Amino acid sequence: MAPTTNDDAGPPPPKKARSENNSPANAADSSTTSSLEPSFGLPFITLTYATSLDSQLSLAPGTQTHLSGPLSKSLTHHLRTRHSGILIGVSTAVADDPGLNSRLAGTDLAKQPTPIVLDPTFRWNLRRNSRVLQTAREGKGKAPMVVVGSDAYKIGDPRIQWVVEAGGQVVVLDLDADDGKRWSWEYLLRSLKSYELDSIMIEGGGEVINSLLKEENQKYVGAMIVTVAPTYLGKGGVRVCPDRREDEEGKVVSAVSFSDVQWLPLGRDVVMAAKVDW
Ligand SMILES: NC(=O)c1ccc[n+]([C@@H]2O[C@H](COP(=O)([O-])OP(=O)(O)OC[C@H]3O[C@@H](n4cnc5c(N)ncnc54)[C@H](OP(=O)(O)O)[C@@H]3O)[C@@H](O)[C@H]2O)c1
Ligand SMILES: Nc1nc(=O)c(N)c(NC[C@H](O)[C@H](O)[C@H](O)COP(=O)(O)O)[nH]1
Repeated sequence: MAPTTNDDAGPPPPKKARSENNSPANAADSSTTSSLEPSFGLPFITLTYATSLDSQLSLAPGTQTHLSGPLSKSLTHHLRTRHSGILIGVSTAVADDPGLNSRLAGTDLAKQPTPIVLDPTFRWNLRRNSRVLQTAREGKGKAPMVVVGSDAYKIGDPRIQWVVEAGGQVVVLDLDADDGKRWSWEYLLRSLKSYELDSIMIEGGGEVINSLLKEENQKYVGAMIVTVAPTYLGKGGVRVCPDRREDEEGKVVSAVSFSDVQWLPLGRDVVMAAKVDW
């Protein structure tokens, strides 16, 4: 049976046993009202995505693949109400035209996350009726924050007007002096914290996830929540596969290790919640 599509996020996911404040279970546990605590003055980061058994996010770059079943999707939409921001890379925005809101029934606008799109060259083919703008205009979600490099911000660009009209903003951040193409996660997260985004759910895509799973960036990830769908997408998809890691003696070791690991079967899928042991 092919992966399902279902736009309504359905009923809230089942409640879980209470656990300590910033544990992964807390990220998914609706009974706690406390927000996910920023640390080191940076937003609390939940890295979350849906994967196939061959660790792929979609069948092909530039295309959207619905992997999550209804129950795990409702967990994702619940998680969206638990974070002040939701972040994706521009390739996901282009491929998926996402709404980036929680479509759990009865979700107040105050509980909606602010969509954040990393778009250093402002190449997002944003249109006035892109879903994220439409959703904001209908009051069903917050308007996006598009993060661009200083060279990409052109006065008179109609996309800036559409974002601002919908209540969003285009934020200019200087790109890393060295490669002029990427922001470091330290700089990005510190900048986003200055916009009072205390907890951010990072949903992907592949480049964003693989860069956060680099040895030097794992410290920024507070919790990981991964939905595993019972399917192999086959070669050629967008893969999550972090860089190889060696210990001090040069011996190859696991690229990413976890603690506080919990598995939750949800319909045909299983969801892993865990802390990264960096
Ligand atoms: N299954 C899931 O849960 C899931 C979740 C999300 C996405 N997806 C799928 O994943 C695919 C997209 O993944 P992808 O790897 O192609 O792209 P991506 O990670 O969504 O976006 C990558 C782009 O974002 C910008 N970017 C990322 N990190 C940056 C940084 N630190 N500083 C500056 N810019 C940064 C760069 O834009 P420039 O190229 O302009 O420099 C980069 O090329 C789509 O098929 C989507 O459907 C699946
Ligand atoms: N949990 C999850 N299961 C999936 O099967 C899938 N393809 C995504 N993908 C995440 C990505 O960030 C998408 O862009 C948004 O899921 C689309 O966002 P909307 O639902 O339109 O709000 N996420």
